[in-house]
Amino acid sequence: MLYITFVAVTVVLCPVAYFGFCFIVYLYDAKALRRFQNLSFLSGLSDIQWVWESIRGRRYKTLHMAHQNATIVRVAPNVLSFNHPKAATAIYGHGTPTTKSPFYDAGHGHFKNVADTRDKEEHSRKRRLLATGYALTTLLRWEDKVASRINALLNQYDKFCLRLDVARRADAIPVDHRRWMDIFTIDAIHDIGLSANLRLIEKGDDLIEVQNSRGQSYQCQFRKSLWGNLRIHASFAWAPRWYGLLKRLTWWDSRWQDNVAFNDIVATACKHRIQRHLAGEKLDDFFSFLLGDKNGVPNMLMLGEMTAECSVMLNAGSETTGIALSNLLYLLIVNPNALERLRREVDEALDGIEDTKVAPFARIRYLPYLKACIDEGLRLLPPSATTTPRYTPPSGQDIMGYWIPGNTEVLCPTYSLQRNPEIFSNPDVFEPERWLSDNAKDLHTSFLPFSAGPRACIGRNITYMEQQMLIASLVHRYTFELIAPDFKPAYEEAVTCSPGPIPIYLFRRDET
Ligand code: HEM
Repeated sequence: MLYITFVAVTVVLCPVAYFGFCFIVYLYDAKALRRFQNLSFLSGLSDIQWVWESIRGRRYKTLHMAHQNATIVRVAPNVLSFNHPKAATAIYGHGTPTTKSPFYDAGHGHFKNVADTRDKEEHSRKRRLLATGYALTTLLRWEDKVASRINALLNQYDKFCLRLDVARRADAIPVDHRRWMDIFTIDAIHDIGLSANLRLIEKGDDLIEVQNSRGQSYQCQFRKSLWGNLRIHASFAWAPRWYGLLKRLTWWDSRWQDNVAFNDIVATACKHRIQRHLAGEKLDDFFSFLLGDKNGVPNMLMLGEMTAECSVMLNAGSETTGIALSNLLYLLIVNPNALERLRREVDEALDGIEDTKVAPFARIRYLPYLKACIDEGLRLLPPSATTTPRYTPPSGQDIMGYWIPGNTEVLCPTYSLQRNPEIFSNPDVFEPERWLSDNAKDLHTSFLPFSAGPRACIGRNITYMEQQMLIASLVHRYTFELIAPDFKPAYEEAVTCSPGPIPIYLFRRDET
């Protein structure tokens, strides 16, 4: 009885004591953050609301609604969100005094990768090391790798094609474009990054053989492992101090198993690549730049650091582009005028080539409307909708004329900024033409799909090449239909904001 009473009192008293303490801190308001609008009544008191929005996977939506009434929103006791281009420059721009926030510390082992490290010097060292590998001139050497994966994808898509003149629908099989875009990018980044030919596209599946830390082999699905890992991680990383405890309390959640599986995928891929190197194979891929510089001088990185860099490459290099490619084709299908204009531009560029199945990069690289469509897709549905938090320097920082004290977490929500009506006319409409207009240059200050400044995406050349080549090849070869005219993908946010299945019907243009 005594034991039950003790447990009951503790269960009641702990939350009361916690919120009582939070309320005192809120009233004391040492950082003067009470002047900003709250996301909800809880936001000034505790991280709970923000973590809850992350668990629900709709952080960007809730925040977007809050920003309809306020430019600055306090989303948690120590977190401010700014929906303004001036804030974007102050928070992310070159010369910013901000650093990455403790969000990036959550759940890490000994080695951090270029994306997660918060230390400016360590980041500069890593960025210098990786710069040549990610440079466009290097990437051009790997065009064949991308082309080979596009060719394999088109072979698969051909099998799904329907004939316009045949009665259909009841037994017609749609293609889940979303799933195939992930499989395409997973295959492509393994080849670009590690010279690994997984041939997942040919198999039509993302099942991979991996080894656990005890050397036992097992099979796991890349997409499920990565997504489960990202989903559970992003839910709790907004409360980094509580991350370890929350992980222990949710030990039963199978997504922690996905986290282990994704780490095994990366470690296995990295180990295979090193074995091939030790066997004397000369491979031309991103990993070769981790092993040594362009003159062949070894970098002498530890295995842990190389594995960490492979982890971000396989993660950021597949998920983000898979999302962008899925979103863009969906947006083109529901905007037939834009699709027609794009198709005319691509057809013209490919005119006169013998084999037009895979669009050669040199032919489509500078097509203005193709680039405008890609940018408009990234504006309207940015793969990274909110997750780029920064920390103000200990001495504090001026953001948009407000003095923000030191060690405050600050961010610009990409989704809201890129739909800010003061900057983008018809913000919710897909209008690639805006990127070809006279004021396009001004719009770029509020275009942050890759973030900005020293911590901006290092992989943007890769994603543009993949998107340009694949979208050009798709619109040139096929016409498309959604399974229902009013179909809309469902979105769920982890670190990225990912659409669910996008089932479409395909038709070969040369057969219609
Ligand atoms: C549409 C595609 C992509 C989008 C929207 C995107 C977006 C972003 C964003 C927003 C950041 C900043 C993250 C932060 O501040 O925490 C970032 C960083 C990064 N991205 Fe991407 N990315 C894309 C494709 C890629 C690809 C293809 C790769 C590599 C193969 C890649 C590798 C990286 C790396 C390594 C960083 C960390 C850079 C640093 O901190 O110096 N990304 N990306």
